[in-house]
Amino acid sequence: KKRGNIYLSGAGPSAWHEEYPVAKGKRQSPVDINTNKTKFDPKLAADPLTIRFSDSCCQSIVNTGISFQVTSNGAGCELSGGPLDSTYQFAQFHAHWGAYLKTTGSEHTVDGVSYPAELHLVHWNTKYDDFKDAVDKPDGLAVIAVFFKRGKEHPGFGKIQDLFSKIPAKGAKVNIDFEFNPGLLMPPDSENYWTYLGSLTTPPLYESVTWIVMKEPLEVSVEQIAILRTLLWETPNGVSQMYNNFRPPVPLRDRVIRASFG
Ligand SMILES: COc1ccc([C@H]2OC(=S)NC2=O)c(OC)c1
Ligand SMILES: [Zn+2]
Repeated sequence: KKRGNIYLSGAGPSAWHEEYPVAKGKRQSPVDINTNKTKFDPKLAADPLTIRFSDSCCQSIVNTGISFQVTSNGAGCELSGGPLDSTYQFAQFHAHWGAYLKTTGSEHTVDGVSYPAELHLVHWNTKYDDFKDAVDKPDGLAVIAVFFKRGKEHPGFGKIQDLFSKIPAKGAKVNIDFEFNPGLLMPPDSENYWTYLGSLTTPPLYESVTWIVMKEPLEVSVEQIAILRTLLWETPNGVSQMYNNFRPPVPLRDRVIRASFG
């Protein structure tokens, strides 16, 4: 059945549990990161997170109907160490963002504070055959979250945004015929992060994600935040600008968020 826009149809995220009971599960995402309750874990620094990206790993960009998605064959792009007991391969990155000049937009919050957008760099555990096999396993995915904050322009991200006009509607896809290293989208300091066990933040909400949330945001210009909304999506009132494609934080339940830094 035509489900339409999962954020704008019916009551939105607060109604997802009706079709996806796991929405009220024990390890859902996103969450608020209360920095008074995070726990420094020296083991995370002892086995440093190793983030490897390459210039040749991004093949195409598609409008998924709820975000843009840069898709990768993962060549030379692997994640290991830190909280991970296995090697994870890069699959795609996308983002979630808010409305014009609003501060909301990110999915995770820090001490109750939102950022205007949040980037997700998605990796799957290579102990499984492929992303589809990994996506619903408890240790199946590792997602690096990078907060965007308004500041100086980020020319690298601008190269990806230049493609938005070519993918105006859901399902539209174009090849990326230039080298783009997703490492450009990591904040200057990617040593300091929080990690916890969580889930996909949209249906099917699988509880399969080891989250790695970078403490330091990435600066992009106010115009670049605005350009995110030039992507289009279907709404109950017809096609319009894509924004507020984020799930608000859900209860942490019986979890502790670990910090890689003291
Ligand atoms: C089937 O594959 C999916 C489905 C949903 C998500 C959502 O969960 C997070 S996290 N961001 C999202 O948009 C996904 O992301 C890795 C992958
Ligand atoms: Zn996401």
